[in-house]
Amino acid sequence: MATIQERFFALPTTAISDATGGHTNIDSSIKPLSDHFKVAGRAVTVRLPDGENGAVLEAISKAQKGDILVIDAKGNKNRAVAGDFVISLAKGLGVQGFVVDGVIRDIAAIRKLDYPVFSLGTTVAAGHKHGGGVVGVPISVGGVTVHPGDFIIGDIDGVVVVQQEEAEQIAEAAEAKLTKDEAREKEALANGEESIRAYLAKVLAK
Ligand SMILES: O=C([O-])CC(=O)C(=O)O
Ligand SMILES: [Mg+2]
Repeated sequence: MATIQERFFALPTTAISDATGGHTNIDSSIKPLSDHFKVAGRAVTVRLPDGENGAVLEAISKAQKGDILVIDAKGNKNRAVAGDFVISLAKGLGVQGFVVDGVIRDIAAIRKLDYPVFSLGTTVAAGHKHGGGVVGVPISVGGVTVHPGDFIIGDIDGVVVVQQEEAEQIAEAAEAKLTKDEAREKEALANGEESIRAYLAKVLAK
């Protein structure tokens, strides 16, 4: 029997968005650093003061293997929340990925690490380390509220959030939608132009 995390990992974010109604999709300005990245896991949340990144280390130390660090950097694009060193620490402890409402740096090295990061982009400057920041509180990332323990699913299409209380129901609805979409595709594309026309005629007759 697959765990809920394995079920979310097997689903495209688009099917999950269809199941949630799209209300908890993180803003599309937060994009994967590489096209092939796929993550599904529980959120460890971090809220940073503007331009700071010290609390990211605390979050890494508190995360369980497979967790995803979700970082509210208030959309700051001038100071990186992490570079390749911080990412290496997270990777070494089994943290699955980062979702950042802010930017990162040391991109060439992070690409070599092949570590899934979703962010607003990149910059050259490191974050300040004056202190402050909170780990494990509800945060806002890309216009969506994320609670600690919520499921985060990300791929090339974007990042979606599923509240943990709704996880089972959303996984089931997304699986059903995927099955339905696959059947639709099979029917429409079974036999070239003939099946495409038959499919369109059926839909347009409704
Ligand atoms: O030190 C920092 O704040 C960011 C950085 O460059 C790294 O993690 O490699
Ligand atoms: Mg660095």
